[in-house]
Amino acid sequence: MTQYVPFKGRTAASDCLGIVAHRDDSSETSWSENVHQTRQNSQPLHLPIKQQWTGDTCATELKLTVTPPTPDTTPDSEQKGFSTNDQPFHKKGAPLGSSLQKEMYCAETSDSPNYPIPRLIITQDCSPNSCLSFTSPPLPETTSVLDIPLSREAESPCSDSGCGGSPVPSLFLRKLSSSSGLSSASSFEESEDDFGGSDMEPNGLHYLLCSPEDQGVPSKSWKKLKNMVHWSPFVVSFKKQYPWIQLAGHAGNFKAGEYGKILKKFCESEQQCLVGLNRDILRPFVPGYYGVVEKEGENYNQMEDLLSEFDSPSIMDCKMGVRTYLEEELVKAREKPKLRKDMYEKMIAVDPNAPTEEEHRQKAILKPRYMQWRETLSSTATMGFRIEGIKRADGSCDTNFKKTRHKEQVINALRDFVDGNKNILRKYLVRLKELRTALEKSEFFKSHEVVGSSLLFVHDSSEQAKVWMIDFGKTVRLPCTQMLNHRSPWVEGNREDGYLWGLDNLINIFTEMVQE
Ligand SMILES: O=P(O)(O)O[C@H]1[C@H](O)[C@@H](OP(=O)(O)O)[C@H](OP(=O)(O)O)[C@@H](OP(=O)(O)O)[C@H]1O
Ligand SMILES: Nc1ncnc2c1ncn2[C@@H]1O[C@H](COP(=O)(O)OP(=O)(O)O)[C@@H](O)[C@H]1O
Repeated sequence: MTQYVPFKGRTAASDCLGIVAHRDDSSETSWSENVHQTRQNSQPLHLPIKQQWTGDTCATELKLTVTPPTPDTTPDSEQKGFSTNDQPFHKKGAPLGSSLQKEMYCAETSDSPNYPIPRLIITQDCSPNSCLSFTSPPLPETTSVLDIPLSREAESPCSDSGCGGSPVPSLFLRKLSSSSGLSSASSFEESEDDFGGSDMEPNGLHYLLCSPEDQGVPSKSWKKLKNMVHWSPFVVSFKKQYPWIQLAGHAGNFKAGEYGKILKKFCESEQQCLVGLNRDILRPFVPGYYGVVEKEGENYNQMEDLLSEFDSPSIMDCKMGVRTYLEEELVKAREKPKLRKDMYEKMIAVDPNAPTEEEHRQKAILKPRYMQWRETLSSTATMGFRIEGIKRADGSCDTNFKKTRHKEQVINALRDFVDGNKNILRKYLVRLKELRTALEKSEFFKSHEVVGSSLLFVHDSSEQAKVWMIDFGKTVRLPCTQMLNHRSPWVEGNREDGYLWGLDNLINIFTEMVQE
């Protein structure tokens, strides 16, 4: 079967409601001012997430009134909640040079409820440990195989979902990690002919495996075939017999590339990041980038498959940072709020009591609200990272970490991931410290807001263990004058992402585990 899962495709029923913002107390205090005041006057804010959305705790917070759209007079683009000014929000996978299309998933309510705009959550209750100094990895040559000009303009995140969201015919096909989304869609659709697509865990967890192993072919077989790629003229016909696993992220986003390479739906800002990172001191810690490839009329960024040097690898995806949405997304959500039914569904699948009364009534929520809820439910808000998914060597896979928040829970998950192997833990620790040293020196890192990016941990039975940075779809270049330290607490406007703070915490946890 060769079929795309439409990526952020629009449903016919997604016509939008016009939404007008007003203050519920006529105060002149803006949302961000309010947050800054809160920050100045007190310690980091740790309000229960639900409380922050009910409006009970903040007299000056903004409210939205949802009103029906003016029929037929609004230009289509506006009805869809975007204009040409929405440039920063690129659709993931949009063909090169295509006009932007902003899609959303809007609530179809016709009444006019008040809808609270999110107050910002400020968390970060412990300070990072001091950094250990390690020898930095060998500096890459600044030359690159690539010849793609780097824009000096602010980069555009690939997510269009900050405000518009991402409707799909099936809500459950999009996100591999969706707790309710047991997707059988392979993200390597094209390759299904070669090695089938997906698997589903009996415990409700799911993953995608694109290898003969997953169809009952013993692992030795693919290993043999893999070797043949190097040594035999027959290899070409077998090159797709290559195991590849997408542990998290959006379904339909990846395809098999050439041997040792994968294709990810084209996103211009991600491309710029990959190019920039491949010229930076961070080069050893990111996938190699091999330019844009066109397949069946779609453009893809071709990058190194980080699994290629491993045998039956164990894999873990850890999303870094204290914040998983861009500041731009908040601005958008304020200016053109879009109610997301899919996110409401995902929320109640995890906790039916999480939505406010208003949200239950609307059966929809705003994206920042959902993202903040996910952050506080997991260890993102309290530790600056969260586990998204783990695939073990035996093929079992777990993406059920939405409520993994406390240190002990994280440690248990990590212990299970490395199967108690301290050699592997030690290697990960060394690599994480090397990464931190490189990050602290990196020109790229200090000049970018890095949101939604993950660390991909990979090891195998030979005790080879490595970590790479992946997913730069929401990594945004800062204005020339601005720099981040990635450890300061975030307040809206400072664009801090807590990436290094999260890495510090991760390193501390690995250190503790090694010393156990
Ligand atoms: O993990 P769950 O709870 O399913 O929530 C997902 C993740 O946060 C995605 O981030 P990532 O891609 O880093 O995994 C995010 O994509 P964005 O990166 O586009 O923000 C999705 O937003 P939408 O794409 O708007 O649904 C959101 O629904
Ligand atoms: N270069 C890579 N090599 C191997 N696996 C990768 C690579 N990039 C991504 N993956 C796999 O795909 C998953 C999703 O990747 P990501 O870039 O986060 O996608 P999305 O932008 O859809 O969130 C990761 O968790 C990992 O399992």
